[in-house]
Amino acid sequence: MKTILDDIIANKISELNLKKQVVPASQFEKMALFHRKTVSITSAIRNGSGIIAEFKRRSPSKPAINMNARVQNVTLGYQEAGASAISVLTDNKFFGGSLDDLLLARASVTIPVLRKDFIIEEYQILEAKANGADVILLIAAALRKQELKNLSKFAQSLGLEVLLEVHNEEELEKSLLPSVNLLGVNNRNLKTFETNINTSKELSKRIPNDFVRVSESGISSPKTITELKAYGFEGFLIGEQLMKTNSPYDDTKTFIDAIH
Ligand SMILES: O=C(O)c1ccccc1NCC(=O)[C@H](O)[C@H](O)COP(=O)(O)O
Repeated sequence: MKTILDDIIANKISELNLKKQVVPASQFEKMALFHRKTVSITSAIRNGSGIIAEFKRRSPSKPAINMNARVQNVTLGYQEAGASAISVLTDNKFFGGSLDDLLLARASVTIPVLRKDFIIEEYQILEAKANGADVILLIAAALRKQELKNLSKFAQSLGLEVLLEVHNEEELEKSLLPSVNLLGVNNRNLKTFETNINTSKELSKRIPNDFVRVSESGISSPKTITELKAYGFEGFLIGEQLMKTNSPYDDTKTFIDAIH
């Protein structure tokens, strides 16, 4: 059965084919941000709240979360409220994001910024660096082991850290690579869109201690974070819960202040 991920990747392949004709990869090295020294998300998570607060207008599972939000206000609010890092969705068709969102987030905050997209080629990693990212996401369900190896090594060679996302044991098996910094467990089943925090709890036993453990999706209360910490999770990627409000600073601060 075809999943939403299959549709997203098929669209990404055609987008990239067009894009590469307009902006050749050689252009990225000429951009000022390409030469910026990146900030470590691993250190930021370990020395802070662990919250990776996501800028997300809409998604395949929620067609409208916050369509009028301004990247600058939201990301600065997240930083001031105590987030360790920011995640910015740059996919346009399925999430309403863009590279401009990434650039605006970069200009608004000093904490690490994750480019959240569906990366299948080195071109997108160069593009992420040139637009201010400190860390990229790779998705095990979308890539073969050799691709995960090559892309993660390439990202690290540019000074970027790598968050590799898995959803089950089989995906985790192929993801335990030395060129990966953070292992993310996505609690969202991309076939049904259901989220279940037990996915993180169950997979945690199989994640070696060398990786920073990140739990992603469906986190809606500080209590869940306390539970996940008992399973060794240090990073918590939260989108909808923080985006659905009109006051990202106040609500994120209340949320972060309530984590013990
Ligand atoms: O969010 C979706 O509907 C979605 C669908 C298909 C692929 C990826 C999707 N989400 C990307 C994410 O990883 C989440 O935005 C992120 O983990 C935050 O999740 P949440 O806190 O549940 O908004």
